[in-house]
Amino acid sequence: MTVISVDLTNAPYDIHVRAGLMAQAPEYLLPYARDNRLLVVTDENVARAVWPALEAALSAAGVETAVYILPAGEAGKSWGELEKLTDWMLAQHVERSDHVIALGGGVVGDITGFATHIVKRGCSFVQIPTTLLAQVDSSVGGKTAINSAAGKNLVGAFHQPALVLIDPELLSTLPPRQLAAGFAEVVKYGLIDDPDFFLYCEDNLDSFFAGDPAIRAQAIITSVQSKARIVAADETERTGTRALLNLGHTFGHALEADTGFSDRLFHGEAVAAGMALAFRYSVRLGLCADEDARRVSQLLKRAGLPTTLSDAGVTANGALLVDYMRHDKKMSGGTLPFLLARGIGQTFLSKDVALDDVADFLDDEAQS
Ligand SMILES: NC(=O)c1ccc[n+]([C@@H]2O[C@H](COP(=O)([O-])OP(=O)(O)OC[C@H]3O[C@@H](n4cnc5c(N)ncnc54)[C@H](O)[C@@H]3O)[C@@H](O)[C@H]2O)c1
Ligand SMILES: O=C(O)C(=O)C[C@@H](O)[C@H](O)[C@H](O)COP(=O)(O)O
Ligand SMILES: [Zn+2]
Repeated sequence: MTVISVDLTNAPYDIHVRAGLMAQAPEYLLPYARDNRLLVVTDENVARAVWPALEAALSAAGVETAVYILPAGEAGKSWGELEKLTDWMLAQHVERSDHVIALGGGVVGDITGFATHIVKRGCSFVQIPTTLLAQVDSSVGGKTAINSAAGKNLVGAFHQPALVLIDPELLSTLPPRQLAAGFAEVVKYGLIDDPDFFLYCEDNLDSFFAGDPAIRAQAIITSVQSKARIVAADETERTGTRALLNLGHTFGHALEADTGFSDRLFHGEAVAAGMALAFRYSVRLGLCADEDARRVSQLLKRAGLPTTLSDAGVTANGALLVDYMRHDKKMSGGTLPFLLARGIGQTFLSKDVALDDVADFLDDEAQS
């Protein structure tokens, strides 16, 4: 068992990682059951693939459950779904001291976290992430949100979970395209500040996708350690440290908007293309060696991920993509701080990027 702590002053919490951990889930969850009863939020695929075994284990341990099932996919992170979920929680007479279990990918975690933040002015939640993306990224750090008509994650709150339980074996039922999408956020940690981990990803990509348990566990643990360290340094993204986790996301969120927040382009796929674009843009600005940008694209391509606008199925011109970016939460005083790189493992936040220049770059990308 690996236990990683998120060292926050107000509400520190632990992340437990172990293959097969779900067998022990009742032990971990029992303390959160009020009158031996738990509220669980999941989605329709996880309800089929993961929930039956957990429900049986909880029931054997004498824990009764009430389950709310969201539609699968990004559409689950909407105002309409938030209203239905909060109504359900209220109908279940959730109390402020209760802990709702978020069992699923980033969509389930993000909306459940936000719902628990606002219902009765705040109750708690436990994350049991079931996708690679959620295990290495979204279940940790307390960014919770829904999408709005104007864009990605625009209505939300920082609300930390009380506990995170990660069982890499849950990934056995995850569709391969979703596994690859999650791998983009794994690679991100190498690109931010850990060149050795990037090398690890290059060297072990084939074993990772073949399902090697040791390689998968190591990749998840290293990712979670990075995320926990960065979140603890800047919980609410005030100093610029946490913004590093947004590498590839300013481009990525614009690509997601252009593809309608749909199955046409998953979040992790948009982040992959976004990171490749951020590296090529850094090369264009003379900040980064071309060889590094090539290595980034090569690794992402090996994982089956998109690295260009055309791979991502994006047809919008640069001006429209930049318009989407104007909704970015990093926008400050009319300018958009941008995540750029001086090389692999050398990401930094630049305040010198002109959005008109980004639009020209994207138009050139569309031609190449
Ligand atoms: N809060 C954060 O810090 C943070 C970080 C990264 C991403 N996100 C958000 O997370 C979301 C993406 O998360 P995601 O990639 O997990 O997508 P997701 O939650 O949509 O899950 C992907 C798909 O896999 C299915 N699934 C989940 N677990 C499964 C399993 N074990 N077996 C079979 N199918 C399974 C789901 O039903 C869904 O169809 C985006 O909305 C993104 O904005 C948030
Ligand atoms: O935890 C963070 O901080 C991140 O930026 C992680 C990202 O992978 C994640 O997609 C996040 O939800 C994006 O945040 P946003 O503030 O750009 O909506
Ligand atoms: Zn992300």
